[in-house]
Amino acid sequence: MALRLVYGGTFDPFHNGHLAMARIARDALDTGVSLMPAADPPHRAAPGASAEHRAHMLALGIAGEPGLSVDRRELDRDGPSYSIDTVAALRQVLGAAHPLALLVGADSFVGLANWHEWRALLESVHFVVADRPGSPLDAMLPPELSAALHGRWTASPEDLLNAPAGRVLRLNQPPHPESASAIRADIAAGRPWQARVPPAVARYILERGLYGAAA
Ligand SMILES: Nc1ncnc2c1ncn2[C@@H]1O[C@H](COP(=O)(O)OP(=O)(O)OP(=O)(O)O)[C@@H](O)[C@H]1O
Ligand SMILES: O=C(O)c1ccc[n+]([C@@H]2O[C@H](COP(=O)([O-])O)[C@@H](O)[C@H]2O)c1
Repeated sequence: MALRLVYGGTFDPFHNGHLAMARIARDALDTGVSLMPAADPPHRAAPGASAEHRAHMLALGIAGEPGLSVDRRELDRDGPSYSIDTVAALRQVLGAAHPLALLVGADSFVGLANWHEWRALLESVHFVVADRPGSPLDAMLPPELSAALHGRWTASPEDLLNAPAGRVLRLNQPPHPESASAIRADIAAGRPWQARVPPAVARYILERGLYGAAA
């Protein structure tokens, strides 16, 4: 059974760091990646662009990329986009035995102990954790999370296929400095930003005047 890999995010906007990470995960794990925009992120301020704008930018940003697709599951559901609910919905379709993983950046993962029902989540899904500049995993894992991860770490993609859930794989990747909040701030302040997003995303932001962009 192939690994099902889901990459959730606010994607406000979708940037080159997101794209690079999805490509690296696809190639390292030899599987497709479903990118899933969060409708109502449970843990942060309301996004700067609507869910439909964010989903549209995501679709433009991955157009023509082999193995990458958009999953609208969280947009089509009311209420907060808790990952535990998303995984439960995916399990309804895939079944309990199918290997299923969430792709996250290191900065998200170090905060996992604040996620809704996080201990149940660790049992329900694998995690693939990508390096991110400024978030050294070894230094930033809180003790409670570190203890819960004992015995789960693996460097072998094979291990993600040999169980439906419960393992954590570290995805080494070159540093990608892009951050959506920095891009939003630069757009609003009139500083350069376009080189940090795929060209079709830059055009969309300019056409729609998102984040205060002047056409
Ligand atoms: N440059 C990057 N390198 C590694 N992981 C990243 C990078 N950018 C985003 N991610 C990861 O992708 C997921 C979705 O990120 P998100 O949409 O919140 O973008 P962001 O750049 O982190 O946004 P913001 O700056 O607003 O927090 C998260 O798991 C995050 O850790
Ligand atoms: O379920 C939760 O409590 C939860 C808390 C924080 C983040 N998440 C998910 O983690 C993914 C990355 O979030 P973000 O804010 O970095 O874009 C996205 O799919 C969120 O829905 C989920």
